[in-house]
Amino acid sequence: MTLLNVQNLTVKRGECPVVDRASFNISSGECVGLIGPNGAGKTSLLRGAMGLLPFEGTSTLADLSPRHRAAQAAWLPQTREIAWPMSVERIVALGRLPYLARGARLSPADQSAVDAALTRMGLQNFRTRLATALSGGEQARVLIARTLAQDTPLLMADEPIAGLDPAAQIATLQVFETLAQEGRAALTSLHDLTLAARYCTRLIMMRAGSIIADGPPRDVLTPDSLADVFRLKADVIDTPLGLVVQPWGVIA
Ligand SMILES: Nc1ncnc2c1ncn2[C@@H]1O[C@H](COP(=O)(O)OP(=O)(O)OP(=O)(O)O)[C@@H](O)[C@H]1O
Repeated sequence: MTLLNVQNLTVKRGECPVVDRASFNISSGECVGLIGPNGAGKTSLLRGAMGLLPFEGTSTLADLSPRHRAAQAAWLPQTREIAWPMSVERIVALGRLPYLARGARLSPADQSAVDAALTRMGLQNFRTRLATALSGGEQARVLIARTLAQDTPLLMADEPIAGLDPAAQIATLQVFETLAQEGRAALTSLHDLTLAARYCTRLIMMRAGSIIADGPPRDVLTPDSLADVFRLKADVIDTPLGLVVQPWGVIA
């Protein structure tokens, strides 16, 4: 089932298009990695597709009312700081807001979505801690848990594993992989190309605002594309666990 259809999406910052006529679909069962160098347009594409930036073209999510959109897709922005001095559990429970009548308390179903999200992100022991008193990586995990508590068919995340330790990076992408296996979908920007290859079923590669490749990791991540797009001298090594991208230099 198609969960997101984007056609000819153009996002301008000032006069300049920073996303130029991007088209793609996201279907249930997919974990899609959005890759590209700094400034390629990944954030602009994700925010445009969510309807959070003005755009030309079409996006099925941006057409929805805010409440319907929040029930269809959860959004994790790149900025991770938590400013509100609330408990971790209450921050994660904010993910249930799209389903609550004004002033209503969490139902047992809401509470189990919160509990499941805390468990998925390994935050059970942080439940009562003040979110503002956590480390940067811990706060990032809390905000990922909030998007999981939203329990949507689609999760869109902007660099969700930035600032996480290696184990938390893998655990987070395993959660996304599991969501896809459960019949949901994830679209996430990533800079770690080996993790992208290992946990994504498909990669969309951007350069200078355009989608220049879209397909299985093995087809998208090649020494040529890494040189052309990322200016990287890199080996792409096939291992029993998947592709490993080993950069060894920068093309001047
Ligand atoms: N508020 C803004 N005003 C003007 N230009 C902007 C603004 N935000 C981003 N840009 C420009 O838009 C282009 C795309 O930025 P975007 O943040 O979408 O890239 P990105 O691929 O997500 O980069 P990164 O990997 O560094 O997060 C860049 O050239 C950037 O300089």
